[in-house]
Amino acid sequence: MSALLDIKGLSVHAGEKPLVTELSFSLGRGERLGLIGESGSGKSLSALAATGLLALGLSASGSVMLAGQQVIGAPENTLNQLRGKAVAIVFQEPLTALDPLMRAGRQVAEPLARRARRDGAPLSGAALERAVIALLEDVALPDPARLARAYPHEMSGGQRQRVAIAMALACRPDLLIADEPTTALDVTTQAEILMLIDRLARERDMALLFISHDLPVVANTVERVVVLRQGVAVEAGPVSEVFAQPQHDYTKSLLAAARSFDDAMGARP
Ligand SMILES: Nc1ncnc2c1ncn2[C@@H]1O[C@H](COP(=O)(O)OP(=O)(O)OP(=O)(O)O)[C@@H](O)[C@H]1O
Repeated sequence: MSALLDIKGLSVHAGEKPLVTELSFSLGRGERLGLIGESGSGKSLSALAATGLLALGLSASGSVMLAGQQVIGAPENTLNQLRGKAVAIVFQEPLTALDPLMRAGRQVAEPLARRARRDGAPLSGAALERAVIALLEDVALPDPARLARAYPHEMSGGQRQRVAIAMALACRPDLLIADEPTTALDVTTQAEILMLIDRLARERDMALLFISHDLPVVANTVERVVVLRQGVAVEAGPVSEVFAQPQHDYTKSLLAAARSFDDAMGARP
């Protein structure tokens, strides 16, 4: 069976400067892959290139097949179709995804209605409202009927991230890309959001591309990892093997740094 996301020889440049070099990996339906590496290693750019969202001034080459469509060089309407259906992204900072001037419920209603139209079963009025509340319940937002009427600034960071996740789910994507989805949150909320993403991906059989510099988080969330360093994949494999027996010095140093942080925090004997 063909992969849901199949990246071959992806390179990203800013002018002459290489930012991602010859990256290749693939992800099947329902699979979970972690992209790890320190800040600036090219994780976000790889995800943006995979969805055709690179900023102006950046260019991508190679091949990115997403749900059987070539992303690189694809016209905007093809990319919009893919983004509304095959893939959705949750970013580190939920305010990136949310409109500050729109109530949460309406922000979720828009992608829900769009997806329903595409599926030939349009939703509106009370039925759309019920679907919004059901989705907000699904992301475990407390008191969804009240928060549906709230503006982003009236919610906590964790609540905003739940709304952003609900918006992503509204498209019913085959692939969810989570780009450091918990980095901006406090530790307790981080754990809740991780469990939420984990549960939703399983329940909906979504593939997950999970981007993080936090190795313990990745270890608990995905099956395979790709380790990026300065835009180059230096190591890849099942998470248990890569973490237990890292082959590359860079992976070893990332793991050592995570362990010494744990030690400093008293998390280990
Ligand atoms: N629009 C841009 N123009 C030029 N360089 C860029 C642009 N966007 C990102 N970069 C550079 O590309 C490199 C990779 O950035 P990227 O955001 O992918 O890193 P990352 O691994 O996701 O890091 P972080 O965890 O900090 O988000 C960085 O050196 C960054 O400065």
